[in-house]
Amino acid sequence: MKDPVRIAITGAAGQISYSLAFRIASGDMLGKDQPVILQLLEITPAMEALNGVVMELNDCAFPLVQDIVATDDANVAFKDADFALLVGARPRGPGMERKDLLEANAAIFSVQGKALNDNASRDVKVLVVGNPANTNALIASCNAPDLDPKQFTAMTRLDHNRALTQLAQKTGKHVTDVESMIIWGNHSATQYPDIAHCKVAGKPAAELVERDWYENTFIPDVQQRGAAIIKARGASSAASAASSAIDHMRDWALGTNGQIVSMAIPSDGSYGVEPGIIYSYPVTCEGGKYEIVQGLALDDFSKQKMKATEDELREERAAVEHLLG
Ligand SMILES: NC(=O)C1=CN([C@@H]2O[C@H](COP(=O)(O)OP(=O)(O)OC[C@H]3O[C@@H](n4cnc5c(N)ncnc54)[C@H](O)[C@@H]3O)[C@@H](O)[C@H]2O)C=CC1
Ligand SMILES: O=C([O-])CC(=O)C(=O)O
Repeated sequence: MKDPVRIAITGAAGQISYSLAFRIASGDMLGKDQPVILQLLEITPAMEALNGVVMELNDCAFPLVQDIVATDDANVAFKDADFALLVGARPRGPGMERKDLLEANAAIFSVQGKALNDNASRDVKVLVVGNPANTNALIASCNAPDLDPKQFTAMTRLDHNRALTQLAQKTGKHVTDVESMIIWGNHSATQYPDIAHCKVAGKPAAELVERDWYENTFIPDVQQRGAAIIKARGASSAASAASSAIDHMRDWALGTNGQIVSMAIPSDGSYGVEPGIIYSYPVTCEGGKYEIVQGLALDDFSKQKMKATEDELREERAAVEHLLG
């Protein structure tokens, strides 16, 4: 039997966590042989609702769950955490862009960055889901000077997975036939879903679909999928966001076997992107580490799209300069 790992989830009484916590508890993230201790954080007014979630987790009698901690104190929630999924933040409503949440949510991530710095395992892997996810991850990282910035990531895996399905459906193939999808940049309407390096059942994707569909349907549909879900459901994506968070953490921890996935990570200047901002790149993962895929050829269309989303991230960073520690 492996030693249990500690997994902190914030916003644990919210809608994403209502799927996320149960799937992690059942072994979907780290495997059916990995015991877990769940450390659940909520704000004080939501503690009663969180208690209900804990009751339900207990009622599932999950074999892998060794303990459940429910708290409104970030220092307790992050104590010795090996993984931290920062979900707790206000979601957007109809007509809002994710960066409209910057002011409402940014303060949460400076406090939680400090609490991670002071309490988490020195090897903690942090995934920020709460929007605007990239800049929130930057705020958390800047407030955690004793942790390596590379330990702070943000989620663009949902965009990546959305893009896989759109392309698979268009080409009449299955998602597992699609390789080397890339989401560049911000988890926002400026993100650049890039199929230039993508293959579908071994054939270059760009040769299988019309350029007009790619530029005028695929890209905007992936960029706007979150808004489409809000319009349809009256609430933002929850189960799909939880599923992608699990994909992100599982791949980071257990590896991708050479497959390319998209993760928003601190830029090291690769592809000319401003160092330090949390930018989504194509990566492969092995041995608990991710590495940016280097040497991809970029045409002018790609360069221009990558620059637009980088510019937005620089603007978001400037807007929260006072929270960057
Ligand atoms: N990166 C991505 O791909 C996606 C990100 N999101 C974002 O995830 C976030 C959460 O979404 P939902 O679960 O639908 O929202 P929700 O409103 O259902 O749940 C959020 C929970 O966070 C809690 N919370 C607020 N401040 C907190 C704090 N300081 N510490 C701990 N908990 C706190 C709230 O009490 C609430 O229970 C939103 O910002 C949403 O926009 C949603 C979908 C995809
Ligand atoms: O769109 C939103 O606000 C929620 C989200 O990030 C997504 O579904 O991609």
